[in-house]
Amino acid sequence: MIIEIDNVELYFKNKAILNGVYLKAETGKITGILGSNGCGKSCLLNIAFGNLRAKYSLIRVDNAPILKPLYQTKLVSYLPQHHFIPDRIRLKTAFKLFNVDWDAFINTFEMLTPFKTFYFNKLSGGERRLIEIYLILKCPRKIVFLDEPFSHIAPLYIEKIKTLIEEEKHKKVIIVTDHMYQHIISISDTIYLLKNGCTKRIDNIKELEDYKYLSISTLH
Ligand SMILES: Nc1ncnc2c1ncn2[C@@H]1O[C@H](COP(=O)(O)OP(=O)(O)OP(=O)(O)O)[C@@H](O)[C@H]1O
Repeated sequence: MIIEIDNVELYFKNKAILNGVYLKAETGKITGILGSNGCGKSCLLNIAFGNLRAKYSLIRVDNAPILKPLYQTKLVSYLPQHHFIPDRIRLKTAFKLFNVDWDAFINTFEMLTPFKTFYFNKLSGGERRLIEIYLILKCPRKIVFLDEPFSHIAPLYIEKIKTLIEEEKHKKVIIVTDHMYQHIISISDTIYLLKNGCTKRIDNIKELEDYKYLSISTLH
């Protein structure tokens, strides 16, 4: 499967946020988006998901234009930056709703075993985030958008999440953005830098310094 996000123009009042975006992502490859604070990464994912309307935008899946919000097609799952599972849902219920296997989860994250019947508001922020990431990644959708999956997560768990993303990419289109650029660089097959409202495909990571996303000599 291939998804293309094309020709996006987004304004808030008269301020242009996005004005020249093209991004292509496909099954088997992880697509990373990098960019500084406020450059429009979350807006772009929201536009692609279908819950933010841009002045113009064109979403194609396997060359066919998607004329309704992508979330209505049941093709996509989306991890927003904020917690999205309500406080008063038990973990086991959430796994059922997302059609995700609890036992497989526990195999990877054994330490969360006791929480099966807990409500979400009994978890720490990081535990809650971890479960949200897992559900979005593992639920049976062909396209996955991940907005900052590594923030607030402990290093060992980040490594586990990276492994899961790399496993899932063989059957899913995965688009991921995060400020932890080393992790994005290490897992991505394709990287786009979002700057001045436009996407630039990065073929050599040194360009991240040339475009002043990173300061000179950050990458050795
Ligand atoms: N509803 C809104 N009304 C007005 N401006 C908005 C709105 N939502 C976002 N913006 C502005 O659009 C710009 C892009 O926001 P966005 O959240 O997409 O940035 P981002 O690249 O995800 O940033 P960060 O990495 O800091 O999360 C920001 O300048 C933000 O202030």
